[in-house]
Amino acid sequence: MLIELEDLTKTYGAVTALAGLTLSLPEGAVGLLGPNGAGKTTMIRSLLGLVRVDSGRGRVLGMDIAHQALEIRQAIGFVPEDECLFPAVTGVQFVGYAGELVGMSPRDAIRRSHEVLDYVGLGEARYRRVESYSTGMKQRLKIASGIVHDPKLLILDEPTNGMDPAGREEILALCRDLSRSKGMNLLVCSHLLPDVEAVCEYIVVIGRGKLLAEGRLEELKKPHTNEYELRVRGDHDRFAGLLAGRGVRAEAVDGHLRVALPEGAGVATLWEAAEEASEQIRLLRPRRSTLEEVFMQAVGGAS
Ligand SMILES: Nc1ncnc2c1ncn2[C@@H]1O[C@H](COP(=O)(O)OP(=O)(O)OP(=O)(O)O)[C@@H](O)[C@H]1O
Repeated sequence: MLIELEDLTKTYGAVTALAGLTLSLPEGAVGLLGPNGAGKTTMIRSLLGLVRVDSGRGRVLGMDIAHQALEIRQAIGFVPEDECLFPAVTGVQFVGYAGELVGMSPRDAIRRSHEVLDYVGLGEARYRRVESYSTGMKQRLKIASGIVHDPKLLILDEPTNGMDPAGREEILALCRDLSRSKGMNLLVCSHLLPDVEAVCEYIVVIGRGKLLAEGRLEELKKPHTNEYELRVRGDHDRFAGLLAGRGVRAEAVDGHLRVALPEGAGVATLWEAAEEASEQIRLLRPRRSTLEEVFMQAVGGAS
């Protein structure tokens, strides 16, 4: 198991940030979701040994969060949301310092700094001062710092915040490569559900300091009875009109039609409508919940 938490509780005065959080996350790329104030940051900080929990137990990569905080920090990389860069150093120095902070010798840290800067695509900017980097470059620099010691687990807090679409796609591609090609475990905390979906195969949703839902993304996205996704060769609006005549609700969503058959009807209704309209069905599959629906259902169930 990547992370196991049992009845973890943390209060800040009158505020309960973690309220008996129990979960068990497998290795791989895990998305950590939850509304504002759910306790995500507190959970991450307790994994890193940066906050002392009031009660409960936790293990990260088999190590005890109460007694092995230092070992855990050496085995984990952390990419925080805030900028956390100090000026007047070059990229290669910055990543080198990060390596020394987790116990690497200065010589090894600099050697690895060059390697990881090449890997994240900052090879040419390595001797530039970090304050001159763009937002996307700063984000890649933070990732380079987080992986300088080749951690078994990389925790990323809102990794695409404030980025333009191209920069965001680059960061997501980097995360996917770390997970799929390098075999690094990831815990990705993000409010952007499409980003989580682009990287993670396992999801955990927390709210008010408690577990609300967890599971493999494909299993959480359940098929809806009698609802399908459909694409035709011709005009979707025209076909939706035809379906409406047969009592089938259809709405255009992301380049396809989302259809809901009336009680008792089968997919034959769709094929008949297509034949009548001399239309070709190019795609027909059961509709599954989106991650947004999974999230809203989990969060809604808590209130
Ligand atoms: N140092 C602190 N002192 C007092 N209250 C805190 C502190 N840190 C967090 N809290 C409170 O604990 C609760 C959980 O906060 P936390 O930051 O862990 O949630 P989060 O899920 O990360 O939220 P967000 O998505 O808004 O970052 C919130 O009510 C927050 O106000």
